[in-house]
Amino acid sequence: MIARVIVDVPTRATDRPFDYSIPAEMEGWVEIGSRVGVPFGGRVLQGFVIGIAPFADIDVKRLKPIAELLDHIPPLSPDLVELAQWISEKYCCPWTTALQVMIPAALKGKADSVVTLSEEALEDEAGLLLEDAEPWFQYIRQHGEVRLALLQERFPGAAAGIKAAIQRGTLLEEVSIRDRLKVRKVLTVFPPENEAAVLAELAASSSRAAKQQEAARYMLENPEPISLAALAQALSTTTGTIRGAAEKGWLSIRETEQRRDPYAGRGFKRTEPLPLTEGQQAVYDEIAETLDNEASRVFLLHGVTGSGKTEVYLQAIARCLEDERQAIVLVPEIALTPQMVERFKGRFGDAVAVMHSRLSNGERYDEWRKIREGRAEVVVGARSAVFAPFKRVGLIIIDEEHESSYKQEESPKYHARDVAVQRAKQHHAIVILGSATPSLESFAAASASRSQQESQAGASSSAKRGATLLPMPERVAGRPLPKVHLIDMRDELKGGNRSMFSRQLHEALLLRLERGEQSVLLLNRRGYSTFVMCRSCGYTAQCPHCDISLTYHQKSKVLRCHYCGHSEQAPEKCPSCESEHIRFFGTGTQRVEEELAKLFPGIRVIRMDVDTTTEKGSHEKWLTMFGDRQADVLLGTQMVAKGLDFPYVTLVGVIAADTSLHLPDFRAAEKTFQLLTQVAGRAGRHELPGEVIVQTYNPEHYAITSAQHHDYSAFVQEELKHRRFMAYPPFCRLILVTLSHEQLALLISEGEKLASTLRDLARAAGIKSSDDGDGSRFIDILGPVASPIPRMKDRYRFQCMIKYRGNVGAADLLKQAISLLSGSNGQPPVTMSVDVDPQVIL
Ligand SMILES: Nc1ncnc2c1ncn2[C@@H]1O[C@H](COP(=O)(O)OP(=O)(O)OP(=O)(O)O)[C@@H](O)[C@H]1O
Ligand SMILES: [Zn+2]
Ligand SMILES: [Zn+2]
Repeated sequence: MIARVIVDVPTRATDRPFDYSIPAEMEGWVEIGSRVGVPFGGRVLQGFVIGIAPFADIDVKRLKPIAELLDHIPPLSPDLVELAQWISEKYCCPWTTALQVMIPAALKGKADSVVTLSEEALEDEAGLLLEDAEPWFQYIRQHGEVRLALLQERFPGAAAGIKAAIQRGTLLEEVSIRDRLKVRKVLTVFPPENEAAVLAELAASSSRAAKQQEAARYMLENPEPISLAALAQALSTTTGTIRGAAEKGWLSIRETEQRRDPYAGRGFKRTEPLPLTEGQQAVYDEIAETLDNEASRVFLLHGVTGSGKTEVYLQAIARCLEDERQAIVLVPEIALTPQMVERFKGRFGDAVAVMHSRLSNGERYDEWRKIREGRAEVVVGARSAVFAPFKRVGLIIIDEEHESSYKQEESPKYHARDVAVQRAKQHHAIVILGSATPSLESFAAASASRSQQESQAGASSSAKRGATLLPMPERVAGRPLPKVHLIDMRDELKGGNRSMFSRQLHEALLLRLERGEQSVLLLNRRGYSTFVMCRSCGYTAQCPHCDISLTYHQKSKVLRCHYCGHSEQAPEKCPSCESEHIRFFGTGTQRVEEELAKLFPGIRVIRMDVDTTTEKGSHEKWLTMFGDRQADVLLGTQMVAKGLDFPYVTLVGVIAADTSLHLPDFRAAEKTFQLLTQVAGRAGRHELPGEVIVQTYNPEHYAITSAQHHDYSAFVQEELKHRRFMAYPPFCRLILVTLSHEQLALLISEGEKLASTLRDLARAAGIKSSDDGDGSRFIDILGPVASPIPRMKDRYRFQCMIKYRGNVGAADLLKQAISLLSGSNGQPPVTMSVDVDPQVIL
């Protein structure tokens, strides 16, 4: 047998499987998903086995054997290997990069596994187990704990049997990873094996060694194993004393693996399913029915803020678990607060694994193993949890599906939403995309599938491709959405108020202080200081060709468009009203905090922004403090806008709604609408009614007025018009190619070559080069133009944008073009980085 191996060299030239022979002693151990060390170009490199085949593609004599097996139980399953291939094709990244992102960082070195008998096997004295006839099993019985590497050596041909025993749970696998990270071992005290003998001995022994006797008695009375350190502390003695007792045989001390549980010792109050509201019930029923049918389907759960989406998730998960299938819950990194975790741990207890970036490598590794070994059935995590190594996925939930943090910004630049849909297909699982403000892409997909359903009744196969819309338009218990007031800051300026607080917001804050209620203040800091705006009339500089804001370059005093490269001199006076109050815009949270202290002496403010939340656990600390009403105001950037559910928050203030509106990004209006709607949704979620004050220079902009009226569909209608007119997603798709090099001249000429090669290839394939607005397929190559960040780490950067619609094979064309530009080493002369469906264009 031979193994097809993807070696861990992330270049285009090596991005294909290489064949290796499987040495006899590894036969049966090497599987799809195994990590191996293989000779490659004179070195031994790490790689993943992605296929096993009877024959090699190359001459058998040239075939080299696998040098090393890095873990005995493969870290990846065949379905994940397949998913990695899909990612590498869809996102134009090397296969190895996609494979590597699926395993925890801790698992990079060689793993050493030890197996022991499970409790059940230990108790089986009659020898009734399936495995009892096996010599290797007897060997483990004799030795208690055996390294898998040793079993492999001693019992050739036993691989399948041993793996099956691990699967069944007769054997327990414990892994330690050499070099990188040690599984934490602790010395644990156990009661003596022969209790009666020890009791007799203790009774006969003199009063000498009283402390040792006390330890022995303690273990006889409390036979639960306890760590050596903890026992010493409990008995106020030294570990030496207890070791002494062990030497006498009065108790025993063994090394055991300690699993890191970041939430250990924190009692999560158990919650019971709530009786669902009518709206929740309708949605739940449809989900439950599809779950029972084991059909793969995508639902878009469009529920307003406070409509009780989480309860629907929880009950859908419960249904999924009943069927012995597992559930993955993705939440934005920023929302992975204890509040969120608590809701899931509260309902499902220890069956919940948690994965987010603030865990240490060791903690993350332990959570991953908890999933792989079937000790967890639900994972709540940030985007990479979509790769959780569950065996039977039944349900994948993506909460706040519109969040851009589901897109990974470094390679592999995957979008967790699209990966989730693909993974669900593999498992016949369902996907629930939940949001109060769905992304236009998801909403358009759901509407398209609905109109398809309506127009061709019975054509279920085409309907399945889109998403099914599940609306929840009302808050639970008939609570109203908060009233939103818009304050025109131009009027404030005219009225002589130069402060960052309007008179209305000032008064509203004062009222909350008097009443002892709480306020959330949002400073929209995206796009801080990058665009030019007139403070008198609200004018902003736009690109004449692209319908997006121009970016201000302070050094050169030039305004530039990042899509088409258009540039112009920054104006001194407002071109619209001639005012001189034209300037680039932005305020920092620190300044707001100072201002608050000045205006409201004694006010207690918690500031949450990148500066105050870098420390581990700081997020949590601030939110707990706020929840305990130790502060009057929670002031922050985007991170205060999401997912929070505090009963005493009755006021939400938005200091400047516009900063994100004029970013040079076609999603600027969408992002602004989402942010305002989300933050407004923090107010009045419980008994006390809420109020929202939004300060803006653009009170008539549809993103702001729609948010004011909680009117998602008004926003979508208007926004879709713009997107259609400018041919932006969801009416087309984008691929962004960023080229970089130290030499500017080379970069420009390669950029032009790339663009012209792409155009030639498209023409040869007979694809139209421009959109004629009829919805037919086209591919348009924009650029090259300088990137928004034109130089980074002494490298110049240029970019090409590929706009396309329909099945044009854009990723393939791009791959072809890049390989045509590549030299004999398989690489193009300048670095090319590809971002498919880019979220951040800045
Ligand atoms: N069936 C129910 N009966 C009573 N209370 C409920 C019910 N369902 C949810 N709630 C409560 O309603 C509040 C809002 O629910 P939840 O936080 O799930 O809303 P959401 O839709 O996720 O909102 P957001 O999008 O703003 O996060 C919570 O306090 C929740 O406990
Ligand atoms: Zn003006
Ligand atoms: Zn432009």
